[in-house]
Amino acid sequence: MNAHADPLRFPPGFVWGAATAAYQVEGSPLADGAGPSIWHRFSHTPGRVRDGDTGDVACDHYRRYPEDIALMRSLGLQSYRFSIAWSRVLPEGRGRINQAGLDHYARVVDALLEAGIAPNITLYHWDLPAALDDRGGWLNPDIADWFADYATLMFRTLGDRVPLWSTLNEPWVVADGGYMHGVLAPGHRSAFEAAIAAHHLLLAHGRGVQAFRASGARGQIGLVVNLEPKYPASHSPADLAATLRAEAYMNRQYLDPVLRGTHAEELAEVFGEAWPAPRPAEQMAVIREPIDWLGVNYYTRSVVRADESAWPQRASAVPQRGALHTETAWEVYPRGLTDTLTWVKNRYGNLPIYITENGSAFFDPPSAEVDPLPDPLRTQTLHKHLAAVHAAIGAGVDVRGYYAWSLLDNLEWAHGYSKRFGLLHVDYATQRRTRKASALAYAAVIAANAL
Ligand SMILES: N#[N+]C[C@@H]1[C@@H](O)[C@H](O)[C@@H](O)[C@@H]2O[C@H]12
Repeated sequence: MNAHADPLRFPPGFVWGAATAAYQVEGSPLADGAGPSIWHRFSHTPGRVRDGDTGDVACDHYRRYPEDIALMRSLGLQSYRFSIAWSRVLPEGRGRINQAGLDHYARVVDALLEAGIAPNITLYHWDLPAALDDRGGWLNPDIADWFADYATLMFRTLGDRVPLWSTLNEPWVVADGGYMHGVLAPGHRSAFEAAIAAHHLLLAHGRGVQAFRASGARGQIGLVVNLEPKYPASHSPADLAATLRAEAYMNRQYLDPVLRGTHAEELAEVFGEAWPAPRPAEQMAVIREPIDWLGVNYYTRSVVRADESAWPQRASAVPQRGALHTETAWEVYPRGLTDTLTWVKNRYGNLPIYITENGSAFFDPPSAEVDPLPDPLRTQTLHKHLAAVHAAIGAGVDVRGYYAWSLLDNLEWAHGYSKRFGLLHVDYATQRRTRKASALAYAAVIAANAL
């Protein structure tokens, strides 16, 4: 538990939750009039997802959400972060509304509220309607309008009773994985497309915030970004410059436009000829539409060295041998969470922050023979990162809450079901949920609001 003599107490009203995403947990991707998403297409394309895994069943959360909400309640969760599958409510992404899809998410929200659990809705968690991809997807400048229309529909449907909303989840991963390196849907590999997609993601975010303000919806809206602190491998000029490029590419590429109205100057060097001329001032103003809170997803850090062969930022991570690593080969480095949170405060001001994802994948067996299922490394890693959050709060960072990734073992994108992040074990053969020891450890922290 906590090696400290006195408990590490969190502020009154600190929000404790867990997070998932539609395509990773729901299953039933085409049920009740839903249209296909790019991840339905991608996972059904041979070779794209490990072991040929798809989201066709996943955790069957589309149907089992009442059971899962009961489990959330048993753990004392106060909030649940989940995403809307855009193509459930707009099967073609625009135009025709699928009322059955809207009704599904209204039932989920109402069941959460009935259980005393605050919904935290992510509008876009990577599963773009396939019909919009057919029109160019994030490469089509019209997508900002399509997203704003979708957002407006959701705000009109649920805006009276959902307290927390975010526009996008990890836009950096969408552009880097989906358009720069092609390892995530839609699987493109082009620096030119990645730069275009990045700008349109930012525009869509800004238009989504404007739609929220115009809708009169209650609650607060934010943006969720993945942040990975970059530490230079040495103080050589080459490593220091590489570290700045890596930090600009991952950590400042989205936060600088949204929170400062500017682009990190290193991006022109990273993208080279693919980096467009300065964007129109009116578009930068849309992107900078003020947000109410920032979601930070934190998993690891990287120690950076110059590497001319590493495309596009010409920087690569130096393996930290001897350190504990997760099944996703991420170094467990809790100090990086404290450093990241204080970096955000110092660079952008003390905007309210929620840790919208933090967790770790360690080996768990396919079926759980005991309840709770022992998972000492995940439990230890959870405690250390909560202590890191506490340290950031002690340093004056306005952290409002923490969402464990993830509530359930789930489809880890191109990794398939091979990586287990859940507080709750899922036996995919039976769909049986089993609490892991980390779930009970988390429940104890929530009950005490202390570590
Ligand atoms: N990998 N990994 C775990 C986790 C992923 O499952 C989430 O969908 C993303 O938001 C983010 O990448 C983090």
